This record gives sequence, structure tokens and C-alpha cells, in this order.
Amino acid sequence: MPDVKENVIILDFGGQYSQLIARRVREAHVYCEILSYKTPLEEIVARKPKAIIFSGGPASVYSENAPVCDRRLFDSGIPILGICYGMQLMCHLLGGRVEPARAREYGRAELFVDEDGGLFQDLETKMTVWMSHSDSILALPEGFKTLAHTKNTPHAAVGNGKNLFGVQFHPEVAHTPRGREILNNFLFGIAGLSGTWSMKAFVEEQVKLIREKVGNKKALCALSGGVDSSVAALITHKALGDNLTCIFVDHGLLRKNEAQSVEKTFRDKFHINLIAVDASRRFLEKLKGVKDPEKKRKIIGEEFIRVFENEAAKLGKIDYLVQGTLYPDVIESGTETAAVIKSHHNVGGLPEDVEFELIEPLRDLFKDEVRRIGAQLGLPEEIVYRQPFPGPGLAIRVLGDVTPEKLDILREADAIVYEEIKKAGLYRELWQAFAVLPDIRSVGVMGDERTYAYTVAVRAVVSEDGMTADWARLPADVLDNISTRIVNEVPGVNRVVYDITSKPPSTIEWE
Ligand SMILES: Nc1ncnc2c1ncn2[C@@H]1O[C@H](COP(=O)(O)OP(=O)(O)OP(=O)(O)O)[C@@H](O)[C@H]1O
Ligand SMILES: O=c1[nH]c(=O)c2[nH+]cn([C@@H]3O[C@H](COP(=O)(O)O)[C@@H](O)[C@H]3O)c2[nH]1
Ligand SMILES: NC(=O)CC[C@H](N)C(=O)O
Ligand SMILES: [Mg+2]
Repeated sequence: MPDVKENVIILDFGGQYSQLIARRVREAHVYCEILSYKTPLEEIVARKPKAIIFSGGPASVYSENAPVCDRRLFDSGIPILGICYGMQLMCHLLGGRVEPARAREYGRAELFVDEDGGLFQDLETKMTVWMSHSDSILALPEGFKTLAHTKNTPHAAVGNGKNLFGVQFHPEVAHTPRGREILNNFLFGIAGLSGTWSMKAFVEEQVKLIREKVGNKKALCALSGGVDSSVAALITHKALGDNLTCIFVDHGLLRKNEAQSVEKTFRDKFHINLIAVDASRRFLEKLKGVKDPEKKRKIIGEEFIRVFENEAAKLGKIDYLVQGTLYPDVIESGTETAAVIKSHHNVGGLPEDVEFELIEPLRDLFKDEVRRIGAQLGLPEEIVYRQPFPGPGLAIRVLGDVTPEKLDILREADAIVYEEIKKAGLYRELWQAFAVLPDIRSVGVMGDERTYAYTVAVRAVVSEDGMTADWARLPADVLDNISTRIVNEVPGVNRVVYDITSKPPSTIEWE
């Protein structure tokens, strides 16, 4: 944990929005960490949190195996705010009664404030909030009071008049318009935090932490040319100077001209040691005949590490590996409480026997936060606003087995998507826009001849943080240009389709 005077802990009970809570706290200029509900009391207290927030969660407090925290936390005097499951748990453990609600609430609800001040300081007594629950508190623990109610929920906000508070609704989501104020009332009014933390402070803390950890030893940084690893490299470089060497791996799964352009940008603009490794042969060899998406990811995750180990061996002893891992990479790879959606190569795809100790300064952040840091650190716009590109590269966009022939087709098609999106001035508006090569061939007619060739799928999405995304409503003429150019210019393709699914239920990448 960095050396910060004011720290908030979010205790995670498996809620969908735990990371959103963290984000709101950071936006209030307060440092915070998300910890599993299983974290022992001693460990929580040792971090000296000025406040604790309990997240929501899918379980019901009265069911068997419901996640539970240490009851003694409530006696610690630390201000605690329970959200949804978190509030139900607080009430349950302190002797209140939680049961399935007579009327469940999902979505918008009208909240009526019964007790001014505290959580509702300076707010109207009636406001819209966002609910998602099927359980309700029917009897409060001793010493607790109702602070607000809705039509269906008699105890929609509660407190014990001292350090314990709970809300049944979700103040962290954008659909609770006053949510930010309510959270801030808890953080500042109730817990007495000052809100002096900033992204600048974050960078300074990380630099200090890395310096303390690594000392005079050497570290490698896995550099992809994307914004995450570039920011991670800059932060680490501030800490270690020439003891940092960046490694850029060309695994043969990069986009058209990507290897050359990343090398050039980094060599010209940064004075950081950079080694570019051409490892395309070994990656493609390992991937031969592999069709399963998770297998591909694991193979790539392992091969990356093996390449780093090889390079490290040439440089002498290197104990540390820096990666630009972000929070979504961690949560999607699966945690104790969250399901595996896909194994990001840099987290869930890592082999078991990694000899390096990992340094991941951005592990708790979201992409837009990293972009802000990048801009502050003076990274050029082309890197700050570069669309994400997954570490496993085109391997997870060529569905089925990955062959040089398919990679070539995809590379050409993808370059056309990129060019047309840039030309239409849409690049910055979109989270990502790219081509996918599904393992499908279909019949066409070109120059009066029958063709039997590949289909290319075009995917473009808008998103704030990659956790959820909406398919982009691209103008028809842009789609038309893309389609015409791909079929005309890329041999082996006779059909182009546009992906019109959002995330969820789809994911952004196809594998
Ligand atoms: N070709 C590569 N060579 C070296 N390291 C890589 C490569 N691709 C990915 N990595 C490592 O894996 C991490 C995760 O990749 P990811 O694509 O999520 O991040 P990024 O490339 O830094 O940023 P972006 O999401 O903007 O593409 C990177 O931060 C980097 O440390
Ligand atoms: O470095 C990475 N390694 C991976 O293994 C990986 N898988 C997905 N992505 C990127 O993460 C974001 C969310 O992707 P999905 O909606 O496909 O899960 C999108 O921006 C994806 O491009 C990855 N990045
Ligand atoms: N979103 C939540 O935290 C839900 C809590 C609990 N499972 C309920 O349905 O009431
Ligand atoms: Mg990338």
C-alpha cells in the first residue's frame, strides 16, 4: 500500500459495481483500495482506513455460505457505509432482520429522506435513486434509525447515529443522480476525510513504492506501445532510470506496420532503453492448430513470459517485470468473487512458474484514468488516445486456428477499417474499431465468377472503461466505404458484416 495519510477500504462482497465505488472515491480525491471480504480484520485495521465501504453482492445474507465479514469491524469505530448487500449484512450481523422483499426493486425509485443532514446533508428531501435488490431489511438492529425510505423499502437508508451507515440503493451508479453527493457526504462530512489525494500524488506514490521495492536492481517493462504500458514504463522509468529496460515483443500477431511504428515512436520520443524482439516464429509455432480461445490466451501468456526470460538472461540478473495491467484485466480474468470472463494474457494467462516479481502500478485503475495520467506525464496524444489493442493481438480475432494466411487477410482488412475510421474523424470517439476474421466462408459472385471466400466482421464500440460497451452507430456511408474497400482490396474476402451486439451480452473481442 502506498504511503498515504488517508485511505478508504472498499470491502468487496462480489458486487457488480465494486470498482465503480472505487472510482467515485478516487474522483473525490481520496485514495482507496478494494479488498476481498475475506481479508482478516487485523489486516484491514493495519491499513488504518479512515473509512470503509461495503459493496453490494449477489448473495442473500440469510443463505448458507453468504459472504460475511468479521463482526468486530463494527466496534472498531471506523466509519462504515454499507451499500445494498453491504447494508443488509451490517444489519443482519448486528441483530436486525433481513428477508426476501415483498416487492423487489430494480431500476429507478423515488427516495424520501426522513432524517436531514449526515448522508443527505444539503440535498433535497426527495430524490431519484437506483435500486437492484430482492431482499429488504424488515427490522433494524438496536440503536439504528431509518434515514430514508421508498414506496417499497421502509429502510432505504439507515444509521446508528455514530459510525455506521447503510443505503439500500446504489449511490455509485450514474443513474443515482445525487449519488456522488451522498458518497461525498459520507467521506467528508461523516468520515472527515480531506480529499487531497490526486493522480499526481498517485504517480509520486508509485514512483516511491517502486524505488523502495526494486532499489538498485534492474527491471524489465513489457511495452506494447499502448497507453497502459507506456504510462507504466514512464512511471517506472522515473523510479529506476537506466535500470529499466523496455521489451517490445513482435509476436507475429500485430497489426499492419505496428512493429515499425511502435519502435520508431519510442526510440524517437523517449530516452528509455528499448529492445524489440522478433518472436513471431515461436508464437505462431506454439499456436499451430489451436482453436480454443482460452488455450490461445494461455499459450500467449506463457510465451510472453518465456521471451522476457530469454531477454532477461542476456542482460544479467533481472528480478522484476513491469506490466501495464489495468483493473478490467484483473476482474475479467476472474477473482475470488468474480467469474472468469476471459483470461487476459497478462493476468489469468500467466504461467504458474513466473520467475519475475510483477510490478503493476496501474492495476487498480481504469483506462480513462490512465489516459489522464499519461497526458499529465506529457505522453504524446497519439499514445494517450490510442485505441486499446489486446496483448494476444490478432490471434483472438482470427477465430479458429491461426495461420499466416488468415493473419495476412485480417491485417489488410483491419488496416482499411482503421484508415476509414480515421478519415471519418471517428477514431477518438470510439473505444475500439477493428476487423475480425470468423472461421466462415461463403459464396459470392465477383466478375461474373463464383467465389467461395472469407467473411470479415467489423466491430466498433463506444465505452467509457471497457467494462460495458455499446456497438457504435457508424454512419452508413462509412460502413459502405469499409465494406467496398475490403472486398475490393483484400484477396480472399467476399463478404463484410457489422457486429451489432453490445457488451454485455457479448464481449468486445470475439475470443
Ligand atoms: N507486444 C507486446 N510486447 C510487450 N508487452 C506487451 C505486448 N502486448 C502487451 N504487452 C503487455 O501486456 C500488458 C497488457 O496489454 P494491454 O493491451 O491491456 O495494454 P496496453 O497495450 O499497454 O494498452 P492498450 O490497452 O491501450 O493496448 C501491456 O500493458 C504490456 O505490459
Ligand atoms: O492486453 C489485453 N490482453 C488480453 O488478453 C485482452 N483481452 C481483451 N482485451 C481488451 O480488453 C477490453 C475488454 O475486452 P473484452 O470485452 O473482449 O473482454 C478490450 O479493449 C479488449 O481489446 C485484452 N487486453
Ligand atoms: N445488489 C445487491 O447488493 C443485492 C443484495 C441482495 N442479493 C438482494 O438482492 O437484495
Ligand atoms: Mg495493448
